[in-house]
Amino acid sequence: MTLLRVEHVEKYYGNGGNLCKALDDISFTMEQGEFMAVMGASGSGKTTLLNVIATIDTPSGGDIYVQDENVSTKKEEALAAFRKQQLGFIFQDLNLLNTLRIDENIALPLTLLHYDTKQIDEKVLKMAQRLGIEDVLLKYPYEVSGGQRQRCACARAMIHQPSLILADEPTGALDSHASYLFMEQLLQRNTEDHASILMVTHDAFSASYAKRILFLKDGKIFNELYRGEYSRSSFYQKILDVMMLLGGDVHAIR
Ligand SMILES: Nc1ncnc2c1ncn2[C@@H]1O[C@H](COP(=O)(O)OP(=O)(O)OP(=O)(O)O)[C@@H](O)[C@H]1O
Repeated sequence: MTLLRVEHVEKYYGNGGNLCKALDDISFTMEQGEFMAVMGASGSGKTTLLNVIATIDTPSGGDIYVQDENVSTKKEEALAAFRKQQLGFIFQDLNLLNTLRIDENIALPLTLLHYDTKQIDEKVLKMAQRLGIEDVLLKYPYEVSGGQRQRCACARAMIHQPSLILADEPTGALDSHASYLFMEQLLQRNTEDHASILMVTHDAFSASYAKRILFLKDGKIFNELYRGEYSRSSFYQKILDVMMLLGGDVHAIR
């Protein structure tokens, strides 16, 4: 079943001689349960694409459908409800609230959706156990490791079982071991819970966990790579090959 349809999406910044086409006629679809990555050099439009899908930013043209609903035409109130119910977010800087404990941070989407306290406690504990952070639930974000914070952000993005999880450079601030652990967790959520994930990354290692990769160049889709029957390490090599073709950013590969 198709979860996401992006149709001829454009995003311009500025005007006249200063016009920047951040997204230039982007179209693709994503199936329910897919794990997709978006790659491309700095400035190629990755975050802009994620932001227009997240309805944080509005496209200059084109349409975006999530489960056959056109989110590009929704009014602000409907958009807020859509974001709350249907989307989960993981950002590089995580956006954890330092004034809330880890359990309260994870519970936020459920609190916003008015779940009762007992349900929230049960769901938070279950999710924390699956991600191996049950021992730090009563600590504050600044009292736990970077990897534990990342897993907290992952738990918060998934706790309300959103239709689509959007991740922007989720391993950007992690060392290679923590990145590995985090990507294994994300993959498990995809394979075991059938979470649909769209992840922006510079990192070929993280991208090799996806089943399909869109490469952007100057706001357009430059290439698309499917993992198919490849092992993760062969897929990783393929990704490096496309990155070489794209030019730039190769230094960013671990
Ligand atoms: N608010 C804005 N105002 C003007 N131009 C913008 C704005 N946001 C992004 N851009 C421009 O749009 C283009 C795409 O930016 P975007 O942040 O989507 O790239 P990116 O691929 O995510 O880059 P990076 O990997 O460096 O985060 C860039 O040329 C950028 O300078």
